[in-house]
Amino acid sequence: MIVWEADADGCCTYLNPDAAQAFSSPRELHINDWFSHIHPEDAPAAIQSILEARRTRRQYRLEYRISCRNGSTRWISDTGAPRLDAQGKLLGYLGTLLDVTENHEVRARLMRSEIEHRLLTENARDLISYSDASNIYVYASPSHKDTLGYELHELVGTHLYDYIHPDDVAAEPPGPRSKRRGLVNIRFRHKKGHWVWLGASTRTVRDPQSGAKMGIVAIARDITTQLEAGKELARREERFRSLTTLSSDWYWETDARIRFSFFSEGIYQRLGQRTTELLGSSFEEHIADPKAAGFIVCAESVAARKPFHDLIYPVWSLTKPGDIRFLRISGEPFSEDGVFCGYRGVSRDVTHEVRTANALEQLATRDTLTKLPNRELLQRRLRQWLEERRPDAQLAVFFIDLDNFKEVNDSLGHAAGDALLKNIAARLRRCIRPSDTVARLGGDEFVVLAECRYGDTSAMRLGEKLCRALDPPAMIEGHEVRACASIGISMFPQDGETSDVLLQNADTALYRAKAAGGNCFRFYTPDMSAESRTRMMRHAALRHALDRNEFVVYYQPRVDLKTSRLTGVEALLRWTHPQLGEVSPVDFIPLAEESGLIDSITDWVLRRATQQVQEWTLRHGRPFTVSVNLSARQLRNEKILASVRQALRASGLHPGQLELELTESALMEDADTAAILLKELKRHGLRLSVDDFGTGYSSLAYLRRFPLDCLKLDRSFLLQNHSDEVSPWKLAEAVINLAHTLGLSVVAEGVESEEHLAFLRTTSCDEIQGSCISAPMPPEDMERLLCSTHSEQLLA
Ligand SMILES: Nc1nc2c(ncn2[C@@H]2O[C@@H]3COP(=O)(O)O[C@H]4[C@@H](O)[C@H](n5cnc6c(=O)[nH]c(N)nc65)O[C@@H]4COP(=O)(O)O[C@H]3[C@H]2O)c(=O)[nH]1
Repeated sequence: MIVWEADADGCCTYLNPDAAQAFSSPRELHINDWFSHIHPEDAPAAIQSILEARRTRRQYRLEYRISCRNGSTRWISDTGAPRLDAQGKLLGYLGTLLDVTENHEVRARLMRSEIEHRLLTENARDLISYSDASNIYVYASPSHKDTLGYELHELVGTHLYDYIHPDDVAAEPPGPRSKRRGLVNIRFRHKKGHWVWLGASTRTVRDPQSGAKMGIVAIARDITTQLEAGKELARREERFRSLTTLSSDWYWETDARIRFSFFSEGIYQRLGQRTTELLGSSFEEHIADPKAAGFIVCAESVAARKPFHDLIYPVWSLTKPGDIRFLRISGEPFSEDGVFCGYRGVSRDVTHEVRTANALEQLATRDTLTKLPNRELLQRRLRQWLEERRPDAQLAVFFIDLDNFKEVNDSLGHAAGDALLKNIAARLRRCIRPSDTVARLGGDEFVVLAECRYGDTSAMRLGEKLCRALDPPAMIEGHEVRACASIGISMFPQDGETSDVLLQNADTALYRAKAAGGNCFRFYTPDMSAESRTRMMRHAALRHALDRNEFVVYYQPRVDLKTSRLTGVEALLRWTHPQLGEVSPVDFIPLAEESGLIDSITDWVLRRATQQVQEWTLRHGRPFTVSVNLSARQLRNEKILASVRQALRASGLHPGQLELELTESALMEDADTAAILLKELKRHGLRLSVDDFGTGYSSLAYLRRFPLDCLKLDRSFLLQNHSDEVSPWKLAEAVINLAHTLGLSVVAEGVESEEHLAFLRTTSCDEIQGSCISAPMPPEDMERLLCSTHSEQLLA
């Protein structure tokens, strides 16, 4: 501290020794020199105050800054008191200068701190309060208004406990000597009356000397939403727990490496697998079929960090080794703060549902006998192939039909037929690749779909392979059965681009293969379509012809060449369809044979013809024969025996009046079976004739093994030009003679002209039939002929 004295003019007259360092000599100092040291910012006010005090002879006490020689600034407390003489005249001033720089800085810091605290408490969202030792509010931050509705003045002076829920008062933490910060959740009454949950942190302020409680500082925060959220979370967890306990699903989570990190309890109940055994494992470790669509989609979704839903996932059972269980799984990725954490989802054991669905699917899409895909599945696969095909892919559709399945079925019975079909299915399966399809459409129809890398060439190879595979006979119930097949082939893309067209065209080609004699394959060609359309329409129409009475039996007389008398009639079927008109038997009989309708048609012709001829016999008293044509396939089973017996019984016609005409080729096709059947028919007293003789390659001698009565010489003998080098007429004559030596009577067919007649008269031919007598005629015309006297002498 510097003590100074100055005279009335302001010149320094005394300085204490401490001031010696600051000022060289007091006498040199004048008050104006001192003024020059005052900081420019403080100088005007300080100088004015000092001069004013001197003028009015008053004391003064000022604080201001001075600039030191070393450039620093110091705060000075300057006090001055006037010295007056007895008359009150100013003698001078006595004063002190004190360096108060440090005090000043402390004060400034304090002020700053106070401002900061005020700013903090007044702007904080937290509730800051101070209550005294008796819990009376002394201070409450403005945030109390927003959160609790109270103004500061409403709280100050009131008791803290007036606002706290009675049940929570006990929670108010600090004990008498506690210095700890207490954290409590309490309910505080809002000004409007409702309770607000506060999370409060309190601190008891104590007298540093006595330790007596001085008050409580509290910082609190509205935690109502937080508590509600916490409760909601607990409720949700409880709900989730009951859900996973009660439902058939279980919940799972994986870590970021897609390894299971959590399972809800349900998995143990549903799968009998301890979750601990599964923790840390990955999806792949459990998959039972890596080709399963569910697994592939799951793996792709996980790789792309995408969700997946309701995938059927086959897994190995941990409890039953080798057993496969099916799970339905859904999952989605989850992340925290934008960082992928793993997948979570639900699963359910759907083994039972999947197995039931598979069984139903099997039933709906598989042929029960051969277990091959049925028509439905075949079409689905074909459509799928067409949708998913590569741009340059080629496909062959093989339509396969067994050539003699019906005979096997008819002669050996259904069980044998079924065994044969199974045998065929197995052979076809062996011919194809796993990616190809072999299906059974029903009956003896099979279809093979095969991708053909080299188009027709590959298809031809497979066609040959299929024929070769089906050719060897199968042993069915001790019988050697040969079930060769006809195959029609259509190719994608050239023969059609839809499944229906490809199948239809393969079917069309199949008929060509059949027409070519079977046991072969044919590729579809566009010209087949028109032909097949007509055939298909006729097929359908033929099926209804019997029910709709569209058939009529015509009769063509046979006449004894020597006596000119009627010896018999040939029954010839006529079909008139309302739209198609008259259809020739040459066209519809092969259709009837193919479709198997021939048996019922022949049955009808036999009944109608025997009844008609019996009627005529009884009415006109002149018995004559009626000959009915049989198809080749009718010689391969015994159905015809029953039909014949039935017709004779129903009509009452004498068996000797019924003749069955069999073509030469039919007899040769399966000669052994035919011989047995013909012997049986002969045993019933029927007449048997061989029709169209001369068109086949059989020798007369060969025919001796059949019990035949009559030989019908094919009309081509007469219709060909007899001026040729080897005249057919000459041949006919030789045949007639030979037939006679074998004990067969001879009927010449197609006798059209007088010339034919004249020639035949030169031979020993027995009977004639042809337009020179009469074309085949309806029963009414035949009736008229029988009634006329002319019938006695049919040849001029
Ligand atoms: N050019 C010429 N032809 C003559 C003459 N006289 C008769 N015809 C015809 O020659 C065919 C004789 O019958 P098919 O050889 O048994 O040949 C028959 C027979 O194989 C078959 N057919 C007819 N009806 C039946 C039937 O009910 N069952 C079976 N399985 N086949 C039948 O259809 C074939 C054709 O029968 P249709 O058209 O009625 O033809 C008949 C008949 O109309 C003639 O002087 N000149």
